[in-house]
Amino acid sequence: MQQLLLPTTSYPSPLFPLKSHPFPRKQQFCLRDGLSLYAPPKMASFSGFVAKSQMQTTADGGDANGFSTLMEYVGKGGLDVGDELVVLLYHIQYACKRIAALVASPFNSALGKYSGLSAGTSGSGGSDRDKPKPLDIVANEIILSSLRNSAKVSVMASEEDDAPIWINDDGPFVVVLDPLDGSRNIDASIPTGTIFGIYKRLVELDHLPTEEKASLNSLQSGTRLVAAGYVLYSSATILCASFGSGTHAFTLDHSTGDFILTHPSIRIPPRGQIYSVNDARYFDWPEGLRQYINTVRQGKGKYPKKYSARYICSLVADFHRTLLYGGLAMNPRDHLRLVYEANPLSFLAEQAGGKGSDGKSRILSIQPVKLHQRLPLFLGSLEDMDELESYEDVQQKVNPGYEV
Ligand SMILES: O=P(O)(O)OC[C@H]1O[C@](O)(COP(=O)(O)O)[C@@H](O)[C@@H]1O
Repeated sequence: MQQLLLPTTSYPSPLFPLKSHPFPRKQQFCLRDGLSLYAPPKMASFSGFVAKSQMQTTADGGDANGFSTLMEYVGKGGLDVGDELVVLLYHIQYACKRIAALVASPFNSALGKYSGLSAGTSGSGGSDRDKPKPLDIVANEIILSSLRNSAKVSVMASEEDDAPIWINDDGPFVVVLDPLDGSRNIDASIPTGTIFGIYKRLVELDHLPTEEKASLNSLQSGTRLVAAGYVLYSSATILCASFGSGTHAFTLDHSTGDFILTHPSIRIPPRGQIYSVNDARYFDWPEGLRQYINTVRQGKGKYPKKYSARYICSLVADFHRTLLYGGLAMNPRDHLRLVYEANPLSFLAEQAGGKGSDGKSRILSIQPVKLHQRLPLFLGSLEDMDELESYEDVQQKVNPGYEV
């Protein structure tokens, strides 16, 4: 039987030698085709509850307490997303647990100083503000090494790299990602996140030169996403994902290292009472957006409630709240990236009954033409999004490149 070992990569910085696995070593479990991974140890994860691996499985993959781990949920007893995707997810969630430990590390403020890592050039060729920080670079390396170890990825396109990286000719998947969104917030311990999208490799492009096929595979339309997700690094570490049948969130149980299903089949309420936007930009907004915000904050919109403002300025955190509470999360200027941010989050929004738009068109239907393409992004509750779009003029054209 072929056996997959746990990823063995270590942080590129000598500050973070990975002497031992940060989470308990896992027991082995088998996938349908004889591949194997390491399954969670059969132990109570917290008082009063046990993960599904300890439980009698019911026909629908549930258990008496309703708890299951991410790996169980996507495996053949649950959603059954396919063995190859299960293996890839295993490696992605492992990388994200390492990033969760990294962002919480007492040493990360010294990372640039002692590791030789300095802020690099922006993959998107943008302003100083967009240049990757040492933590962005380390997070990118952690994910790249996990994707390599998975042997399931042909190409990785990251917001932090100028060009996509070809990994493995036979890898069935293409992964697009923003390894650490909101990293400017880390010094103040404000939540950050990883965003990822997974496509199938376009086998019809296999004959092309590497650079060309890497780029074309990464520029697939969002309608072709096989799966997408984010990991929120906050008071809890949450992995939220969709495989095309609903949006589901899993919370990291630090005692076992497992992501436990805590929010199955999330539905964004059709209306929320929260709008999330950087409204210091009010005077650069177009008339339609100003009118919309002025209307809902006074409770004069179609939903006769006075809306509240919430803006963390960390996309994953603002989106996660919107997914759970409803309302809108937006960035009306050309700032967020179609490939790495807008497409994966729109996929999750739609799978939860919400909407992702650039203010005029459905995000998932926009064909990317450039890897680092930026656009206005509006995400949220169906009825709130429809009302916002009815104001038509909501895309901010003035984009001076703000310093903070
Ligand atoms: O300055 P703005 O327009 O409020 O943008 C804030 C947004 O930019 C981000 O920080 C992403 O930008 P970066 O990819 O440059 O880090 C999001 O997390 C946040 O939602």
